[in-house]
Amino acid sequence: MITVEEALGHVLALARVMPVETVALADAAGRWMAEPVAARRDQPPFDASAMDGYAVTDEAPLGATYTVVGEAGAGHGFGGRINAGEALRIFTGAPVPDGAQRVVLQESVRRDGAQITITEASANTNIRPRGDDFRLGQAFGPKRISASDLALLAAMNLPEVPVRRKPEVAIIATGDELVMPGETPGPDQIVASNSFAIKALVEQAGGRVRMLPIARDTEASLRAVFDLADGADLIVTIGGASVGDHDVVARLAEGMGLKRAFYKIAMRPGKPLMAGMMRGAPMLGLPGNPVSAIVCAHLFVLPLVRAMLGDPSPVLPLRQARLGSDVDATGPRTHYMRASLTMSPDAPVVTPFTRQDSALLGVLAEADALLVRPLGDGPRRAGDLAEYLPL
Ligand SMILES: Nc1nc2c(c(=O)[nH]1)N[C@H]1C(S)=C(S)[C@@H](COP(=O)(O)OP(=O)(O)OC[C@H]3O[C@@H](n4cnc5c(N)ncnc54)[C@H](O)[C@@H]3O)O[C@H]1N2
Ligand code: MOO
Repeated sequence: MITVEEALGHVLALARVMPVETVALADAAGRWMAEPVAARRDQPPFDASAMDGYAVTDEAPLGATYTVVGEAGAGHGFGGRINAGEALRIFTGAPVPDGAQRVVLQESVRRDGAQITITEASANTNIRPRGDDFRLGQAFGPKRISASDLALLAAMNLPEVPVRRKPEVAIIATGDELVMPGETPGPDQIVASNSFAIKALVEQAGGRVRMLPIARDTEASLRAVFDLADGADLIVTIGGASVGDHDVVARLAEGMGLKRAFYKIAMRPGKPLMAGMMRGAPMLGLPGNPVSAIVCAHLFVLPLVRAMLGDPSPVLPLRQARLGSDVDATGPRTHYMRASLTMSPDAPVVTPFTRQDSALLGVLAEADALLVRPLGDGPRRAGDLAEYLPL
Protein backbone atom coordinates (compact mmCIF):
# COMPACT_ATOMS: atom_id res chain seq x y z
CA MET A 1 0.00 0.00 0.00
CA ILE A 2 1.26 3.47 -0.82
CA THR A 3 0.71 6.60 1.27
CA VAL A 4 -1.92 9.25 0.50
CA GLU A 5 0.82 11.69 -0.55
CA GLU A 6 2.35 9.15 -2.95
CA ALA A 7 -1.08 8.34 -4.33
CA LEU A 8 -1.83 12.03 -4.86
CA GLY A 9 1.42 12.37 -6.78
CA HIS A 10 0.40 9.49 -9.06
CA VAL A 11 -3.12 10.88 -9.52
CA LEU A 12 -1.91 14.38 -10.41
CA ALA A 13 0.56 12.89 -12.88
CA LEU A 14 -2.48 11.59 -14.80
CA ALA A 15 -3.79 15.13 -15.35
CA ARG A 16 -3.69 16.78 -18.75
CA VAL A 17 -4.69 20.44 -18.73
CA MET A 18 -7.90 20.98 -20.69
CA PRO A 19 -7.89 22.88 -23.99
CA VAL A 20 -8.98 26.52 -24.17
CA GLU A 21 -12.39 27.79 -25.28
CA THR A 22 -13.86 31.28 -25.32
CA VAL A 23 -17.07 32.00 -23.41
CA ALA A 24 -19.26 35.05 -23.07
CA LEU A 25 -18.75 37.00 -19.87
CA ALA A 26 -22.29 36.16 -18.76
CA ASP A 27 -21.38 32.45 -18.83
CA ALA A 28 -17.94 32.79 -17.25
CA ALA A 29 -18.75 32.61 -13.52
CA GLY A 30 -16.81 29.82 -11.87
CA ARG A 31 -14.79 29.06 -15.00
CA TRP A 32 -11.00 28.87 -14.98
CA MET A 33 -9.30 31.59 -17.01
CA ALA A 34 -6.78 29.96 -19.31
CA GLU A 35 -4.42 32.89 -19.75
CA PRO A 36 -4.04 36.46 -18.50
CA VAL A 37 -6.32 39.05 -20.07
CA ALA A 38 -5.49 42.72 -20.63
CA ALA A 39 -7.73 45.70 -19.79
CA ARG A 40 -8.98 47.46 -22.92
CA ARG A 41 -9.20 50.87 -21.26
CA ASP A 42 -8.29 53.00 -18.26
CA GLN A 43 -10.77 53.01 -15.41
CA PRO A 44 -11.95 55.61 -14.73
CA PRO A 45 -11.26 56.72 -18.30
CA PHE A 46 -10.99 60.37 -17.14
CA ASP A 47 -10.54 62.18 -13.83
CA ALA A 48 -13.99 61.64 -12.38
CA SER A 49 -15.98 63.32 -9.65
CA ALA A 50 -16.57 61.09 -6.62
CA MET A 51 -19.36 63.31 -5.25
CA ASP A 52 -22.27 65.54 -6.17
CA GLY A 53 -21.14 69.17 -5.74
CA TYR A 54 -19.08 71.88 -7.41
CA ALA A 55 -15.70 71.66 -9.17
CA VAL A 56 -13.40 74.60 -8.41
CA THR A 57 -9.84 75.57 -9.35
CA ASP A 58 -8.37 76.07 -5.87
CA GLU A 59 -8.50 74.53 -2.38
CA ALA A 60 -11.94 76.01 -1.66
CA PRO A 61 -11.10 77.76 1.65
CA LEU A 62 -13.89 78.60 4.05
CA GLY A 63 -15.84 81.67 2.87
CA ALA A 64 -14.54 81.62 -0.72
CA THR A 65 -17.12 82.46 -3.39
CA TYR A 66 -17.47 81.26 -7.00
CA THR A 67 -19.75 81.80 -9.97
CA VAL A 68 -21.40 78.68 -11.40
CA VAL A 69 -20.63 78.57 -15.15
CA GLY A 70 -22.15 75.27 -16.25
CA GLU A 71 -22.91 71.66 -15.39
CA ALA A 72 -21.43 68.16 -15.86
CA GLY A 73 -23.24 64.85 -15.18
CA ALA A 74 -22.28 61.19 -15.59
CA GLY A 75 -22.25 60.61 -19.32
CA HIS A 76 -22.39 64.37 -20.04
CA GLY A 77 -19.10 66.23 -19.62
CA PHE A 78 -18.76 70.01 -19.58
CA GLY A 79 -16.31 70.07 -22.46
CA GLY A 80 -14.64 73.31 -21.46
CA ARG A 81 -12.22 74.52 -18.82
CA ILE A 82 -12.94 76.47 -15.62
CA ASN A 83 -10.99 79.47 -14.44
CA ALA A 84 -10.23 81.03 -11.06
CA GLY A 85 -13.43 82.18 -9.35
CA GLU A 86 -15.58 79.83 -11.44
CA ALA A 87 -17.37 76.66 -10.29
CA LEU A 88 -18.92 73.84 -12.30
CA ARG A 89 -22.02 72.12 -10.99
CA ILE A 90 -20.93 68.45 -11.12
CA PHE A 91 -22.41 65.06 -10.28
CA THR A 92 -20.88 61.74 -9.22
CA GLY A 93 -19.20 59.97 -12.14
CA ALA A 94 -18.96 63.05 -14.35
CA PRO A 95 -15.64 64.01 -15.97
CA VAL A 96 -13.91 66.73 -13.96
CA PRO A 97 -13.30 69.78 -16.19
CA ASP A 98 -9.82 70.98 -17.10
CA GLY A 99 -8.53 73.43 -14.54
CA ALA A 100 -10.41 71.91 -11.60
CA GLN A 101 -8.46 71.06 -8.46
CA ARG A 102 -11.23 69.66 -6.32
CA VAL A 103 -14.94 68.96 -6.01
CA VAL A 104 -16.67 70.55 -3.05
CA LEU A 105 -19.65 68.61 -1.67
CA GLN A 106 -22.95 70.39 -2.25
CA GLU A 107 -23.58 70.04 1.50
CA SER A 108 -20.51 72.25 2.07
CA VAL A 109 -21.72 75.30 0.10
CA ARG A 110 -24.48 77.85 0.26
CA ARG A 111 -25.95 78.72 -3.12
CA ASP A 112 -27.59 82.02 -4.06
CA GLY A 113 -28.54 82.06 -7.75
CA ALA A 114 -25.32 81.57 -9.73
CA GLN A 115 -23.17 82.25 -6.66
CA ILE A 116 -21.81 79.65 -4.20
CA THR A 117 -20.00 80.27 -0.90
CA ILE A 118 -17.92 77.62 0.90
CA THR A 119 -19.45 76.92 4.33
CA GLU A 120 -17.18 74.01 5.29
CA ALA A 121 -13.57 73.52 4.16
CA SER A 122 -12.22 70.03 3.49
CA ALA A 123 -8.89 68.48 2.52
CA ASN A 124 -10.56 65.91 0.21
CA THR A 125 -10.30 66.50 -3.52
CA ASN A 126 -13.22 64.13 -4.23
CA ILE A 127 -11.63 63.37 -7.60
CA ARG A 128 -10.91 59.83 -8.78
CA PRO A 129 -7.86 60.11 -11.02
CA ARG A 130 -7.90 58.52 -14.47
CA GLY A 131 -6.69 54.88 -14.30
CA ASP A 132 -7.08 54.74 -10.51
CA ASP A 133 -8.78 51.32 -10.69
CA PHE A 134 -6.84 49.86 -13.64
CA ARG A 135 -4.89 50.98 -16.67
CA LEU A 136 -5.16 50.15 -20.36
CA GLY A 137 -3.23 46.91 -20.96
CA GLN A 138 -3.13 45.96 -17.28
CA ALA A 139 -3.00 42.15 -16.98
CA PHE A 140 -5.47 40.18 -14.89
CA GLY A 141 -5.55 36.44 -14.08
CA PRO A 142 -5.44 33.63 -14.83
CA LYS A 143 -7.62 32.45 -11.96
CA ARG A 144 -11.01 30.95 -11.24
CA ILE A 145 -13.55 33.64 -12.10
CA SER A 146 -15.51 34.91 -9.10
CA ALA A 147 -18.52 37.22 -9.07
CA SER A 148 -16.24 40.19 -8.34
CA ASP A 149 -13.91 39.16 -11.16
CA LEU A 150 -16.87 39.24 -13.58
CA ALA A 151 -17.52 42.87 -12.72
CA LEU A 152 -13.83 43.71 -13.17
CA LEU A 153 -13.68 41.94 -16.56
CA ALA A 154 -16.82 43.76 -17.66
CA ALA A 155 -15.33 47.12 -16.62
CA MET A 156 -12.20 46.20 -18.61
CA ASN A 157 -14.54 45.93 -21.60
CA LEU A 158 -13.84 42.24 -22.15
CA PRO A 159 -17.07 40.67 -23.43
CA GLU A 160 -15.48 37.21 -23.74
CA VAL A 161 -12.96 35.28 -21.68
CA PRO A 162 -10.60 32.44 -22.64
CA VAL A 163 -11.29 29.59 -20.21
CA ARG A 164 -10.36 25.96 -19.80
CA ARG A 165 -12.96 23.61 -21.25
CA LYS A 166 -14.85 21.93 -18.39
CA PRO A 167 -13.54 18.39 -17.96
CA GLU A 168 -16.35 15.93 -18.46
CA VAL A 169 -16.34 13.32 -15.71
CA ALA A 170 -18.14 10.03 -16.42
CA ILE A 171 -19.50 8.57 -13.19
CA ILE A 172 -20.26 4.85 -13.11
CA ALA A 173 -21.89 3.28 -10.06
CA THR A 174 -21.51 -0.50 -10.03
CA GLY A 175 -23.35 -3.28 -8.21
CA ASP A 176 -26.28 -5.68 -8.52
CA GLU A 177 -27.66 -4.27 -5.28
CA LEU A 178 -28.23 -0.73 -6.55
CA VAL A 179 -31.32 1.06 -7.81
CA MET A 180 -31.76 4.74 -8.55
CA PRO A 181 -33.46 7.05 -6.02
CA GLY A 182 -37.23 6.88 -6.49
CA GLU A 183 -37.21 3.30 -7.80
CA THR A 184 -38.54 0.46 -5.67
CA PRO A 185 -35.59 -1.57 -4.38
CA GLY A 186 -35.90 -5.37 -4.31
CA PRO A 187 -35.57 -7.09 -0.92
CA ASP A 188 -31.75 -7.32 -1.23
CA GLN A 189 -31.22 -3.93 -2.79
CA ILE A 190 -30.27 -0.42 -1.67
CA VAL A 191 -30.43 2.98 -3.31
CA ALA A 192 -27.33 4.30 -5.10
CA SER A 193 -26.20 7.40 -3.23
CA ASN A 194 -22.52 8.21 -3.68
CA SER A 195 -22.72 9.32 -7.26
CA PHE A 196 -24.93 12.27 -6.34
CA ALA A 197 -22.38 13.62 -3.86
CA ILE A 198 -19.56 13.09 -6.32
CA LYS A 199 -21.49 14.78 -9.12
CA ALA A 200 -22.08 17.82 -6.91
CA LEU A 201 -18.42 17.97 -5.85
CA VAL A 202 -17.18 17.74 -9.45
CA GLU A 203 -19.56 20.48 -10.55
CA GLN A 204 -18.55 22.72 -7.64
CA ALA A 205 -14.90 22.25 -8.65
CA GLY A 206 -15.67 23.40 -12.20
CA GLY A 207 -16.18 20.10 -14.06
CA ARG A 208 -19.29 18.63 -15.64
CA VAL A 209 -20.68 15.18 -15.21
CA ARG A 210 -21.90 12.41 -17.49
CA MET A 211 -23.96 10.27 -15.12
CA LEU A 212 -24.00 6.78 -16.62
CA PRO A 213 -26.45 3.96 -15.91
CA ILE A 214 -25.66 1.65 -13.00
CA ALA A 215 -23.40 -1.19 -14.15
CA ARG A 216 -24.26 -4.65 -12.91
CA ASP A 217 -21.55 -6.96 -11.56
CA THR A 218 -21.11 -8.74 -14.88
CA GLU A 219 -18.47 -8.28 -17.46
CA ALA A 220 -21.03 -7.60 -20.19
CA SER A 221 -22.82 -4.91 -18.21
CA LEU A 222 -19.64 -3.17 -17.08
CA ARG A 223 -18.21 -3.32 -20.57
CA ALA A 224 -21.37 -1.75 -21.99
CA VAL A 225 -21.30 1.07 -19.46
CA PHE A 226 -17.56 1.65 -19.92
CA ASP A 227 -18.28 2.04 -23.64
CA LEU A 228 -20.71 4.83 -22.74
CA ALA A 229 -17.83 6.61 -20.98
CA ASP A 230 -15.91 6.91 -24.25
CA GLY A 231 -14.77 10.49 -24.89
CA ALA A 232 -15.06 11.55 -21.24
CA ASP A 233 -12.05 13.40 -19.86
CA LEU A 234 -12.05 11.42 -16.60
CA ILE A 235 -13.76 8.15 -15.65
CA VAL A 236 -14.82 7.59 -12.04
CA THR A 237 -16.20 4.21 -11.01
CA ILE A 238 -17.79 3.53 -7.66
CA GLY A 239 -17.72 0.12 -5.99
CA GLY A 240 -16.44 -3.27 -7.02
CA ALA A 241 -12.92 -2.16 -6.12
CA SER A 242 -12.20 -4.63 -3.33
CA VAL A 243 -11.29 -8.29 -3.25
CA GLY A 244 -14.76 -9.93 -3.28
CA ASP A 245 -15.78 -12.41 -5.97
CA HIS A 246 -18.17 -9.81 -7.39
CA ASP A 247 -15.70 -6.95 -7.34
CA VAL A 248 -15.02 -7.06 -11.04
CA VAL A 249 -14.10 -3.47 -11.84
CA ALA A 250 -10.33 -3.80 -11.55
CA ARG A 251 -10.20 -7.07 -13.48
CA LEU A 252 -12.45 -5.87 -16.25
CA ALA A 253 -10.87 -2.44 -16.55
CA GLU A 254 -7.49 -4.09 -16.95
CA GLY A 255 -8.91 -6.35 -19.61
CA MET A 256 -10.12 -3.22 -21.36
CA GLY A 257 -6.69 -1.60 -21.33
CA LEU A 258 -6.43 0.15 -17.95
CA LYS A 259 -2.80 1.02 -17.30
CA ARG A 260 -2.81 0.99 -13.54
CA ALA A 261 -0.85 3.63 -11.62
CA PHE A 262 -1.62 2.08 -8.21
CA TYR A 263 -4.17 0.06 -6.29
CA LYS A 264 -4.72 0.41 -2.53
CA ILE A 265 -3.71 3.26 -0.29
CA ALA A 266 -2.76 3.37 3.38
CA MET A 267 -5.84 5.37 4.26
CA ARG A 268 -9.09 4.83 6.08
CA PRO A 269 -11.67 4.94 4.67
CA GLY A 270 -10.76 4.49 1.03
CA LYS A 271 -8.13 1.75 1.08
CA PRO A 272 -9.11 0.00 -2.17
CA LEU A 273 -8.77 3.05 -4.42
CA MET A 274 -7.39 2.37 -7.87
CA ALA A 275 -6.06 4.81 -10.45
CA GLY A 276 -4.67 4.67 -13.94
CA MET A 277 -5.15 5.61 -17.58
CA MET A 278 -7.89 3.95 -19.56
CA ARG A 279 -8.49 4.51 -23.27
CA GLY A 280 -6.64 7.81 -23.12
CA ALA A 281 -8.45 9.19 -20.06
CA PRO A 282 -7.50 9.08 -16.38
CA MET A 283 -9.62 6.64 -14.39
CA LEU A 284 -10.22 6.57 -10.65
CA GLY A 285 -11.90 3.49 -9.20
CA LEU A 286 -13.44 4.50 -5.88
CA PRO A 287 -14.46 2.03 -3.19
CA GLY A 288 -18.20 1.45 -2.86
CA ASN A 289 -18.79 2.24 0.80
CA PRO A 290 -20.51 5.61 0.61
CA VAL A 291 -18.23 7.51 2.99
CA SER A 292 -15.13 5.92 1.44
CA ALA A 293 -16.20 7.00 -2.03
CA ILE A 294 -16.97 10.56 -0.96
CA VAL A 295 -13.78 10.94 1.09
CA CYS A 296 -11.80 9.68 -1.91
CA ALA A 297 -13.61 12.20 -4.10
CA HIS A 298 -12.48 15.03 -1.81
CA LEU A 299 -8.93 13.74 -1.62
CA PHE A 300 -8.29 12.60 -5.19
CA VAL A 301 -11.09 13.35 -7.67
CA LEU A 302 -11.24 17.05 -6.85
CA PRO A 303 -7.47 17.71 -6.99
CA LEU A 304 -7.38 15.87 -10.33
CA VAL A 305 -10.27 17.94 -11.73
CA ARG A 306 -8.62 21.14 -10.49
CA ALA A 307 -5.30 20.15 -12.06
CA MET A 308 -7.12 19.49 -15.36
CA LEU A 309 -8.54 23.00 -15.12
CA GLY A 310 -5.06 24.47 -14.75
CA ASP A 311 -5.28 25.24 -11.03
CA PRO A 312 -1.64 25.73 -9.96
CA SER A 313 -2.50 24.59 -6.40
CA PRO A 314 -4.93 21.72 -6.93
CA VAL A 315 -4.43 20.15 -3.49
CA LEU A 316 -6.10 22.09 -0.70
CA PRO A 317 -3.79 22.65 2.26
CA LEU A 318 -4.79 21.04 5.55
CA ARG A 319 -5.83 23.44 8.30
CA GLN A 320 -5.00 23.42 11.97
CA ALA A 321 -7.34 23.10 14.92
CA ARG A 322 -7.35 21.95 18.53
CA LEU A 323 -8.72 18.52 19.25
CA GLY A 324 -12.08 18.63 21.01
CA SER A 325 -11.65 15.17 22.51
CA ASP A 326 -8.94 12.57 23.20
CA VAL A 327 -8.19 10.30 20.23
CA ASP A 328 -6.63 6.84 20.11
CA ALA A 329 -3.44 5.95 18.30
CA THR A 330 -3.88 5.33 14.59
CA GLY A 331 -2.89 2.09 12.90
CA PRO A 332 -1.01 1.62 9.63
CA ARG A 333 -3.43 3.82 7.64
CA THR A 334 -4.02 7.58 7.78
CA HIS A 335 -7.48 8.00 9.25
CA TYR A 336 -9.83 10.66 7.85
CA MET A 337 -12.31 10.93 10.73
CA ARG A 338 -15.66 12.58 10.24
CA ALA A 339 -15.69 15.49 12.68
CA SER A 340 -17.52 18.60 13.77
CA LEU A 341 -15.82 21.97 13.69
CA THR A 342 -16.60 24.67 16.26
CA MET A 343 -15.08 28.04 16.96
CA SER A 344 -13.31 28.93 20.20
CA PRO A 345 -11.68 32.30 20.96
CA ASP A 346 -8.14 31.19 20.01
CA ALA A 347 -8.54 28.40 17.41
CA PRO A 348 -11.13 26.20 15.76
CA VAL A 349 -11.88 22.96 17.59
CA VAL A 350 -12.26 19.72 15.67
CA THR A 351 -14.08 16.87 17.38
CA PRO A 352 -14.42 13.45 15.75
CA PHE A 353 -17.73 11.65 15.95
CA THR A 354 -17.82 8.42 17.95
CA ARG A 355 -19.19 6.40 15.03
CA GLN A 356 -16.75 6.20 12.12
CA ASP A 357 -18.10 3.29 10.05
CA SER A 358 -17.61 4.07 6.36
CA ALA A 359 -21.22 3.15 5.58
CA LEU A 360 -22.73 5.95 7.72
CA LEU A 361 -23.98 8.74 5.47
CA GLY A 362 -25.91 10.28 8.37
CA VAL A 363 -22.66 10.93 10.24
CA LEU A 364 -21.00 12.30 7.11
CA ALA A 365 -23.91 14.68 6.56
CA GLU A 366 -23.39 16.01 10.11
CA ALA A 367 -19.66 16.47 9.59
CA ASP A 368 -18.00 19.81 8.82
CA ALA A 369 -14.51 18.42 8.48
CA LEU A 370 -12.29 15.40 8.10
CA LEU A 371 -9.90 15.19 11.04
CA VAL A 372 -6.63 13.82 9.63
CA ARG A 373 -4.96 11.32 11.94
CA PRO A 374 -1.58 10.49 10.37
CA LEU A 375 -0.69 6.81 10.08
CA GLY A 376 1.38 5.52 12.98
CA ASP A 377 0.51 8.51 15.20
CA GLY A 378 0.21 7.92 18.95
CA PRO A 379 -2.79 8.81 21.12
CA ARG A 380 -3.55 12.55 21.37
CA ARG A 381 -5.28 14.58 24.05
CA ALA A 382 -8.07 17.13 23.79
CA GLY A 383 -6.44 20.54 23.20
CA ASP A 384 -3.54 19.14 21.13
CA LEU A 385 -3.06 20.63 17.67
CA ALA A 386 -4.36 18.52 14.80
CA GLU A 387 -4.95 18.94 11.08
CA TYR A 388 -8.24 18.81 9.25
CA LEU A 389 -9.74 19.22 5.81
CA PRO A 390 -12.95 21.27 5.69
CA LEU A 391 -15.88 19.56 3.96
N1 LIG B 1 -12.11 -9.24 2.65
C1 LIG B 1 -12.08 -7.94 2.51
N2 LIG B 1 -13.25 -7.29 2.37
C2 LIG B 1 -13.26 -5.96 2.23
C3 LIG B 1 -12.07 -5.25 2.24
C4 LIG B 1 -10.85 -5.96 2.36
O1 LIG B 1 -9.75 -5.37 2.35
N3 LIG B 1 -10.92 -7.31 2.47
N4 LIG B 1 -12.10 -3.89 2.14
C5 LIG B 1 -13.29 -3.28 2.66
C6 LIG B 1 -13.26 -1.89 2.38
S1 LIG B 1 -12.13 -0.96 3.27
C7 LIG B 1 -14.11 -1.30 1.52
S2 LIG B 1 -14.08 0.41 1.34
C8 LIG B 1 -15.06 -2.04 0.75
C9 LIG B 1 -14.96 -1.55 -0.70
O2 LIG B 1 -15.52 -2.46 -1.50
P1 LIG B 1 -15.88 -2.26 -3.00
O3 LIG B 1 -15.24 -1.06 -3.57
O4 LIG B 1 -15.65 -3.52 -3.68
O5 LIG B 1 -17.40 -1.88 -2.91
P2 LIG B 1 -18.66 -2.83 -2.99
O6 LIG B 1 -18.32 -4.14 -2.42
O7 LIG B 1 -19.16 -2.74 -4.36
O8 LIG B 1 -19.58 -2.02 -2.03
C10 LIG B 1 -19.27 -1.80 -0.67
C11 LIG B 1 -20.53 -1.29 0.01
O9 LIG B 1 -20.92 -0.06 -0.54
C12 LIG B 1 -22.24 -0.11 -1.10
N5 LIG B 1 -22.25 0.66 -2.34
C13 LIG B 1 -21.56 0.40 -3.45
N6 LIG B 1 -21.83 1.33 -4.39
C14 LIG B 1 -22.71 2.17 -3.86
C15 LIG B 1 -23.36 3.33 -4.33
N7 LIG B 1 -23.15 3.82 -5.57
N8 LIG B 1 -24.22 3.96 -3.51
C16 LIG B 1 -24.44 3.49 -2.25
N9 LIG B 1 -23.83 2.41 -1.75
C17 LIG B 1 -22.99 1.76 -2.53
C18 LIG B 1 -22.46 -1.58 -1.36
O10 LIG B 1 -23.79 -1.90 -1.38
C19 LIG B 1 -21.71 -2.20 -0.19
O11 LIG B 1 -22.52 -2.16 0.97
O12 LIG B 1 -14.81 -3.41 0.80
C20 LIG B 1 -14.58 -3.89 2.13
N10 LIG B 1 -14.45 -5.31 2.08
O1 MOO C 1 -11.40 1.79 3.25
MO1 MOO C 1 -12.91 1.19 3.44
O2 MOO C 1 -12.97 2.53 2.46
O3 MOO C 1 -12.37 1.56 5.09
O4 MOO C 1 -14.38 1.46 4.19
